[in-house]
This record gives sequence, structure tokens and C-alpha cells, in this order.
Amino acid sequence: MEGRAAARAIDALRRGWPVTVSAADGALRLMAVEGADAVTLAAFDPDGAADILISATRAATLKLTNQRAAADPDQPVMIARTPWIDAGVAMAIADPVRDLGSPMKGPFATAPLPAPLAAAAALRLARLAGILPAFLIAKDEGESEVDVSAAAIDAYDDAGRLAIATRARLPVAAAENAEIVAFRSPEEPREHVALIIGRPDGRPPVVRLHSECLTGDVLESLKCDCGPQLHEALHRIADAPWGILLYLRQEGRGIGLVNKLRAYALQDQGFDTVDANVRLGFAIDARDFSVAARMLKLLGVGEVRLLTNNPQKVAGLEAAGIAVAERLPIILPANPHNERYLATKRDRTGHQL
Ligand SMILES: Nc1nc2c(ncn2[C@@H]2O[C@H](COP(=O)(O)OP(=O)(O)OP(=O)(O)O)[C@@H](O)[C@H]2O)c(=O)[nH]1
Ligand SMILES: [Zn+2]
Repeated sequence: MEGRAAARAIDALRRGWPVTVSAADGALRLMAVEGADAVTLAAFDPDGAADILISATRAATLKLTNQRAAADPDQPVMIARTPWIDAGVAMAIADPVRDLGSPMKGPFATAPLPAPLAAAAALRLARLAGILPAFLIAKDEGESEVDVSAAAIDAYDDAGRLAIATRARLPVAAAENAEIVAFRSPEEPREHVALIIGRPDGRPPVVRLHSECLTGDVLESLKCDCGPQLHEALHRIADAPWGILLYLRQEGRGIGLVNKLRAYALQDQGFDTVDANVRLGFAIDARDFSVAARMLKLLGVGEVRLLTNNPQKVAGLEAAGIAVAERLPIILPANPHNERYLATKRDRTGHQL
């Protein structure tokens, strides 16, 4: 039931419908700034009284840093509503990509945050919904059709209920003897898959955790290294006695396609991949590799030889109970478009390149 509440809340936010998020310290009736237009906003907030909740990093960009809670610098910040803040201004407050186009924002004043835990849960829900972490918060608690608790939000992408849905033979260019296994959880619509190549030979399989990248995997984007890494991984696995490629639906390191493309727009303005994520109000890497661990366990695999340059993937898998017998680097030549991205991975996120 909890998972259902989070799924309904995600759906409602994306449609501009109200949601009540509750936590130990209270409840907030809110709507996504991204879902607000003149009509949905008037329905939610006829008096124009709703304040605006933003992330701590967004508050810093908007020069509201001195108003952040000293005890918790990551605590979300509430902007007091003024008559000139309409849906368009709210979106300019929320979206850092628009900063160059509308630099003269404010002055803004902050308002007290009635339920900091509920506010923080709402920002976590934004990531799951793939929307900007910014909400209009109603003055009264009122009634929403959709209620979601902080616990339900945190349980949403818990891999615990992931199960094998089906499997089939899938000859691919890298290997004719491959089998695809699809995984589903009752809560989450995104289906992860594993491609198993070869037969177990008693040794740990060569495994690649590949996070979805629509632009790199499908469109052969030159901005990142995902497409070539995917192909290299498939061939390396095909050359091994056996191995598994996990295709994880964690687009944009877990922030979703639209937010990743917002990060790209910020990169066009000069920010690197790390700063772009932070500026949007997200973690540098929002992925949870316990999903991958659960998939491996369901396939009967407890130990792997992991194709990665990212020590955090090794640590994430091991923390989730999968032994990493060996880390196998996967290093490919840079191109002029992804040179800076790769350098940032090396210098700022600890990739061993
Ligand atoms: N947010 C964000 N995500 C990006 C960006 N560039 C690529 N990605 C995402 O990063 C993920 C690719 O990461 P991986 O190649 O799986 O992992 P990694 O952390 O680079 O580690 P390796 O295993 O060494 O490749 C995909 O989900 C991409 O969509 C970016 O600039 N911003
Ligand atoms: Zn990519």
C-alpha cells in the first residue's frame, strides 16, 4: 500500500495535482512548481498565498544562504509568496537553467518552514518523479486526494520487492548465446534487465552495471562515454567465460532524463557535471546500487568481477552484500566533447581513469 501512495503522488505531481506529504513533524499540502500553470495554480491556491519550497543549494544560488538554518545547511528553504510571484516567476525561481534568461529575480524573503522533515521528504519525492525540487506549499493543510508519508517515499525504490518477471533467449551482436532477464517490482514502473552471456563456469562472472543513458546509448551522444562503454562491456563479457550486463533504469545517475538534460543545459553555461547536479538541487550521484545487488542475488550470483572505473560502484555493491572479487577497468579514448566530462569524473568523483 505504501508503494502505491508514492506512485500516486509521483503521478499527481507530474500532472500538477495537489499532494500532501507527511512526516513526523507534520504535513505539507503542496504542488510541484513544474506542474503549475495559471489553471492548476488557481485551483490549488485561489488566494495566491502559497509559499515556495526550494532546495538549500537553490537558495544559495538565489543568495538566500544567510537565511538557511544554521543547524542544518541542507535543510530546504521556504520563499515567502508575494503578489508578483505567479506560475512563471515560480518556475524561474525553481529552474537554474533559466537564470541567464531572467537574472533579475527577487528580492525574495524567506518564510518559516513549518515541517522540515516533510519538506525534505518532498524534495526526495521530486527526484523520484524526475521533476525540479521545488514546490508551492499551501498555507492550510486542507485536503488532498493523494497523501504520501516520508516512509512511503523512502520505500519507493527499495529493491526488496524486485522479482524476475520473465526471461528469453536474445542473440545480440556481441554474443549469439545471450539470455535476457526482465525484473519488475510492484511499486515501480521502470523495468530493469540483465543480459546473461555464456554459461556459469564456477568462477565469478564478469559484470557491468550500466545506468541508462538515452542520449548516449541510443543517440550515440558524444557528451559522455556511455554508448562506447556499453558496447565495450558487452564485448568484454562475450570474451569472458561468462558474464552479466545489468541495464539499470537510473537515467542521469538517478535524476531522470529531463533533469539530466537540464544539467546538460547548465553544462552549456559552463558548469561541470558535478556542479550542474548540485545546482539543480540533487546529489552528485543519486543512484542506489542495491537494485543491482538484488538482481544479481535473484540470478544466484554472490560474487562478481566488476567492469568499472568507479570505486563507489564497488563499495555500493559490497555494502549490499555482493562480493567484488576484482575490479576490471573499462577505459576508452576521449573525444573533444567528453574530455571535460571524463576529467571531472577523474578529478571530482574519484573515477580511476
Ligand atoms: N546527471 C547527469 N548524469 C549524467 C551525465 N552524463 C552522464 N550521465 C549519466 O551517468 C550514468 C552513466 O554512469 P555509468 O557509466 O554507469 O557509471 P560511472 O559512474 O560513470 O562509472 P563507470 O562504471 O566507471 O562507467 C548514466 O545514467 C548517464 O545518463 C551528466 O552530465 N549529468
Ligand atoms: Zn551517457
